[in-house]
Amino acid sequence: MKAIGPKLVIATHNAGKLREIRDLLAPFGIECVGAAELNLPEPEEIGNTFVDNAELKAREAADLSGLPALADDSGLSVDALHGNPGIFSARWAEDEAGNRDFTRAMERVWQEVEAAGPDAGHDAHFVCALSLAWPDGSIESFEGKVHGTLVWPPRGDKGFGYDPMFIAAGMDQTFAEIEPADKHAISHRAEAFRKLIDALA
Ligand SMILES: O=P(O)(O)OP(=O)(O)OP(=O)(O)OC[C@H]1O[C@@H](n2cnc3c(O)ncnc32)[C@H](O)[C@@H]1O
Ligand SMILES: [Mg+2]
Repeated sequence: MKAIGPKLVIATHNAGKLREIRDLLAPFGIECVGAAELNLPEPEEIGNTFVDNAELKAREAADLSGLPALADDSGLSVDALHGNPGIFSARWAEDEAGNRDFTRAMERVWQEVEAAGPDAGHDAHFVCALSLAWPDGSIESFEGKVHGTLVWPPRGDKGFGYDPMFIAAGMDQTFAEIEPADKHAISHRAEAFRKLIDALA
């Protein structure tokens, strides 16, 4: 695989993701520039899988910037909801005007889990697809996962998105209660990053 330095576009408009991606890339001495800093548009996520959506976001950012671009498409997949919200995780938080509120999204997830009944359980996993696109048209994708369980009410104010209602397997605090470094040790995003870094080595 080709080198990605010295400058890499991080093709996301999500501040929480951007912070985590900068942390995860910090040891590698790569200069990261966010999509918003470059005034890149937010493409419509018309793919049917996490990888499809990560690839379309990375492709567009690489084409428009002329730089290598890294995109992340991720979400929460709940067993009792047959994998939903999944690729619709951001959309479940949106109102008609397109404003996002994850308190509302978490309430919807919990209501639907309750409606599925006690036998459906509370198992869930986060998925992260990372795609790295180069201006010459080449592209590579990597996926990571972390399994866990949903809790109610939401707890903690670190992290972002659905973190306050998710406890990873083997832990007793939510992703919003633990320190970022502890999330990075086990998260879906960190696993996808390990695969990406291995492929670059
Ligand atoms: O598409 P970009 O611009 O990257 O930003 P986004 O927020 O729209 O991101 P996605 O389309 O990938 O939607 C995924 C949603 O899933 C949620 N999500 C992803 N990773 C998460 C994590 O580590 N912890 C909590 N929630 C997460 C989060 O709320 C995201 O908005
Ligand atoms: Mg998005």
